[in-house]
Amino acid sequence: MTILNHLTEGPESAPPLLLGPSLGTSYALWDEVAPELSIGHRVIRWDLPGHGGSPAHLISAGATVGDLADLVLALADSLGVERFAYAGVSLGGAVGLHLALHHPERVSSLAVICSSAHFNGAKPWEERAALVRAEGLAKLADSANDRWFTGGFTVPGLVRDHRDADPEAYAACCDALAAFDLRDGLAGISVPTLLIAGRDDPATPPAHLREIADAVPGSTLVEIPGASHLAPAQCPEAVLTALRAHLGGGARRGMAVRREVLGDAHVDRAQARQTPFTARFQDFISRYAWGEIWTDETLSRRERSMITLTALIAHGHYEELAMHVRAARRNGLTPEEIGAVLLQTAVYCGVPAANSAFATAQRVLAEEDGAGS
Ligand SMILES: O=C(O)CCC(=O)CC(=O)O
Repeated sequence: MTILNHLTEGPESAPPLLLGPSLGTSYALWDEVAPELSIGHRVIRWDLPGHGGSPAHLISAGATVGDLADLVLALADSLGVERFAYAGVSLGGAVGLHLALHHPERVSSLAVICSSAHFNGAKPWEERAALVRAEGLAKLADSANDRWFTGGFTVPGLVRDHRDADPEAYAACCDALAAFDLRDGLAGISVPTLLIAGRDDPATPPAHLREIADAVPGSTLVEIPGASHLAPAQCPEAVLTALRAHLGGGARRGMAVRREVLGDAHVDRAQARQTPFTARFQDFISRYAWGEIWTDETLSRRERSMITLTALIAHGHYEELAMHVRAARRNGLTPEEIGAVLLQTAVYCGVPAANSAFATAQRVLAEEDGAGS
């Protein structure tokens, strides 16, 4: 089966993030945003059928947003991606809403940008589809700047993509917009959801995003001043800031990993000791050390423990070492393996450092042994 044209960026082991485009554009819509997001994600941005590099035959007249969602799932399957974060603009956002409602097991989080749960009924899209089927896209592309951007802003490449899209595929996407109305399903969306509205978006004004925010439990709404319909192209920094905060979920995810590695008792004690003076530092640790580094699956937790033990010994942090000997046991290192790591530090960190480390580790392992017996 032919799949959607796409571009993959970022480490293969990072959490996958799929980015969907709007009608008439291509994955170049994400040019100013995707490279930044790919620092912490395996970003996969895709083209609509007949747009950018995707074959037009993937869609036909009378298509639905569900059909496009199936193509996105087929793309994810082809890349071995089971579960992914999703962000989409306009029609791409509608695809995200459909996925979150009908395939929640595949979607870890959703960001809906300059989009809607309905696109003002069927009529305008039926008319546009008929126009494009009759006359092609050149005339419509001439007005793209007014529909997509504010104040003389443009992205020539996106306007070119609009002009070059396949008219039949573009019209079929209009058919999908005409038939789309997910308002009744919004309350059933349970994945963490972010809505981003362009304050000056004539196609899907902020009221459309507000309607989704009011209905999707626990969702967040961000409104971007100065943005029209293609906010990621016109206001990439604002979109990035909102997406980073949404996707990071760093503190929450970090706290979960911190508990798995250090144990509930330790984390509860640290939390109880937290004061307004230390709160920002604790948050930093949870988000950065645990939410970004320890969650990165490039290295296993066993490997991360070995590295951490070595670094702590090298710097003489013996209190932290005790904590990380316990963590190393929780991450699956045997006492013999911990001993082998410490022995190696005698070579690279010095015998006195390893001497102190052996004393600390011996005490901790004996305590653990006592607690276990
Ligand atoms: O190009 C436009 O006029 C906006 C079309 C729209 O609202 C659907 C989309 O951008 O995907």
